[in-house]
Amino acid sequence: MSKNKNEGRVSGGPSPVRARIGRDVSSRLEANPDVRRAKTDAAQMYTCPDFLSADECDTLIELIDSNSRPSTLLAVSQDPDYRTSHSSDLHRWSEEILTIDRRIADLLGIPEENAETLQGQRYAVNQQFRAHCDYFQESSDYWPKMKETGGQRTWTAMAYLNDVPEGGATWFPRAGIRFKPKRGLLVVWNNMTPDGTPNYDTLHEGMRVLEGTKYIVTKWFREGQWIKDYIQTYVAGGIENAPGTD
Ligand SMILES: O=C(O)CCC(=O)C(=O)O
Ligand SMILES: [Fe+2]
Repeated sequence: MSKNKNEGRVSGGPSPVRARIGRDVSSRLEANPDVRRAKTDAAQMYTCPDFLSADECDTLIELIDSNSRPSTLLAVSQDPDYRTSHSSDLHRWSEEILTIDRRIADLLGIPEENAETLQGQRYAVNQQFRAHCDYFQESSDYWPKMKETGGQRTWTAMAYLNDVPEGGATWFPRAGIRFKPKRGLLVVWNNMTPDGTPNYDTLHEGMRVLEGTKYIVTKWFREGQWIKDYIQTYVAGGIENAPGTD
């Protein structure tokens, strides 16, 4: 019998729920004239140029600059150079973020409650995010907690907020595809194979920035509800908060 190419790389098998999400989202994206399928058969991967306006990109850059901390990893890495960027958990209930969050969720057709809070990232020269997969390892110590908070990460949506003079591409070495940062461009991919198994071919890397600063926002969608008790609190000027989201 041939060896599974993912052996040792992926914990988690086929799943009808994740397979259905993959089918629903990809058919919705394929019906959208603004969306293009990326040229790879290794994963379901799409792009949407100019998804964010220049003004939206500027607003997000300002928010990231005003509120960031060194990026972290779920699993411990021996390599201090693994993820050297700064991250920013953007305030989900602010009007600017809510509008963008909803647009991304609507593009994919996944309930907004399944998505984690939009995360901003900034990379200075020499900073990078080494090769990783966005799905969770189901044999890991952190999995029981993730399972309770919406389960596996299915789709990723990532937008570039600026053009980067040199470096900083997002590289998928196994899928053989590389995206150069372009202001407003949204890249979307399914971290699962069509039968719902975590797809090791989605391995990707935020390559080292060689010149300038790179800003992105990323949104990870879970298979189930990430937000529990979705109760919006309306206050003067907008929605202030909902319990259980941090
Ligand atoms: O910086 C990039 O291009 C990739 C970021 C990434 O992989 C992530 O946020 O999960
Ligand atoms: Fe990633």
